[in-house]
Amino acid sequence: MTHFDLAIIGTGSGNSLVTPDFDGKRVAVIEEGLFGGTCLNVGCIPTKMFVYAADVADHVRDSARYGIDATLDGVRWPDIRDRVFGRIDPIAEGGKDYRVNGPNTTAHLGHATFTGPLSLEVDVDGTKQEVTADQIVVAAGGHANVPEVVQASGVPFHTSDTIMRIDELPASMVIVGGGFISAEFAHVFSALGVDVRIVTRGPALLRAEDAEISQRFTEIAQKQWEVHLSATVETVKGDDAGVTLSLADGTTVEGDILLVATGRTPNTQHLGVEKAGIVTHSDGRIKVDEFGRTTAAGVWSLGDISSPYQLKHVANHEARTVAHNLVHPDNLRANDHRFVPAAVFTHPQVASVGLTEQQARDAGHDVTTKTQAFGDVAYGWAMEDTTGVCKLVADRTTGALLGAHIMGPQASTVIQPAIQALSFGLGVREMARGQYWIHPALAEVLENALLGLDVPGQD
Ligand SMILES: Cc1cc2nc3c(=O)[nH]c(=O)nc-3n(C[C@H](O)[C@H](O)[C@H](O)COP(=O)(O)OP(=O)(O)OC[C@H]3O[C@@H](n4cnc5c(N)ncnc54)[C@H](O)[C@@H]3O)c2cc1C
Ligand SMILES: NC(=O)c1ccc[n+]([C@@H]2O[C@H](COP(=O)([O-])OP(=O)(O)OC[C@H]3O[C@@H](n4cnc5c(N)ncnc54)[C@H](O)[C@@H]3O)[C@@H](O)[C@H]2O)c1
Repeated sequence: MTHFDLAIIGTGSGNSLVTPDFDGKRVAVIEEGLFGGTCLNVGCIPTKMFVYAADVADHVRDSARYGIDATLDGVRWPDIRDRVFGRIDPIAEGGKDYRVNGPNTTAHLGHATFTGPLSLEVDVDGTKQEVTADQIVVAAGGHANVPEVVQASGVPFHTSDTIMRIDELPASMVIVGGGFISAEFAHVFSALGVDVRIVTRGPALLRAEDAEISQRFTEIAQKQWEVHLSATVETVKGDDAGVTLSLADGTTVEGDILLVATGRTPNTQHLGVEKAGIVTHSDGRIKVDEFGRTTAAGVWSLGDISSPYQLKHVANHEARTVAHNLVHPDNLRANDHRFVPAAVFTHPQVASVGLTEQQARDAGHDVTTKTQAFGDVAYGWAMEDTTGVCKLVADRTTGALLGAHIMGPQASTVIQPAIQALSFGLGVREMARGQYWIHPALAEVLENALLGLDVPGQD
């Protein structure tokens, strides 16, 4: 039995909890998989490196619109893949080495299970290591859901964990799911020349977005990819040479490989949470209060395993909160989940923050909206953009900005002033008139949308 001041399960955002406050103290870092967690190894970072390559391929294809004649001569998948992992894998290895050999941490490279309050057993290649600690942080993330119909079929399939490391590009790919991961990989693989077929059970793609954005995105997606909406997969057949999905409406969808992107589930299933007195929500997430405390004394949780948001910037925020609270028990900080933004790095990009129009109506606001086209502003003309829009939702009576929903080039960056305005309580008028907007930058689409809102003081 080894006792620690702090034990951390999971090295994603959990890895950042080893702050200078723990210098000279004993910290156990427990990791069963890739060191550095999802974002670094199989999530945000590699996907966006692939997205960048995909964007470059699209730019080459589109260049004639600007009077530049260029042809896409080829796509070297192994080089694209190896650029990504040649960069990432050494970072993960270095991070592991630092925890194994660095100061004041002991790395336990295996699966942790609670055996009781503040006590764990870590299975390292069949050897059981007992770990107890004054405080434990559960930052064990989540994993990809795989629908029963796929699992039971025995047909080979990929998830986001494996698809980025395939040996060669297939001619075609079936993606089950219509959310973030589906939209991002559909863009990546189609831009690199793969024929993409999406099968999703919802009536539109990106359904968590404002309905107008989801609808507009779905229409664009249907021009880029084969999209099967409101689909129920009844059977999955195939082997390494190809897959065939039969849908309830009689349609069959074929492809060389299958990618499953149907949501992610918190990793509480094999964690023994009940033995530690840790209560979970019905969806498997660990229950935490605003300070990150679980229902078990001395046990904290953060990130995908407990958060209502499966996003890296939220996991990082919660890690900063917990890092502070671990060493300041009399001065606890609360997580701030008021205005959590998100972006989908697909084609075109989609970004959002705050209330959708429907949520604002449901909350009883006197709702006014403005949808401004990227093509209405000078930089949008420069780009020859025809589909980008910036939709703002505001309260007509108070002039408060309630939400921003952007689809178009660099939406993930263009939205940032709206995130700032919501976070710091800037109203529409203050935001539009109280600062300069650089001309003729793309952000003018946000400025013009603000100016177009029907709120007090716009004249
Ligand atoms: C394909 C993909 C793309 C994404 N892109 C973005 C993006 O662009 N932007 C964004 O904000 N978010 C993105 N996300 C979400 C983001 O990656 C996650 O929200 C974030 O990484 C969660 O961090 P975490 O620290 O909570 O968990 P993780 O990073 O998942 O870390 C948990 C760690 O715990 C380990 N573990 C689990 N159980 C145990 C156990 N019992 N014992 C020992 N170790 C255990 C796991 O091996 C893992 O390494 C993406 C996710 C995916 C899958
Ligand atoms: N850019 C980013 O920030 C980013 C990128 C990737 C992932 N993520 C995070 O990871 C999470 C998981 O991503 P995701 O795309 O797997 O989940 P998601 O919740 O975004 O989408 C899941 C999709 O699968 C569909 N679906 C579910 N079960 C199905 C079934 N049996 N048959 C057909 N369709 C089915 C749903 O209707 C939905 O369209 C996201 O919610 C997000 O929080 C973030």
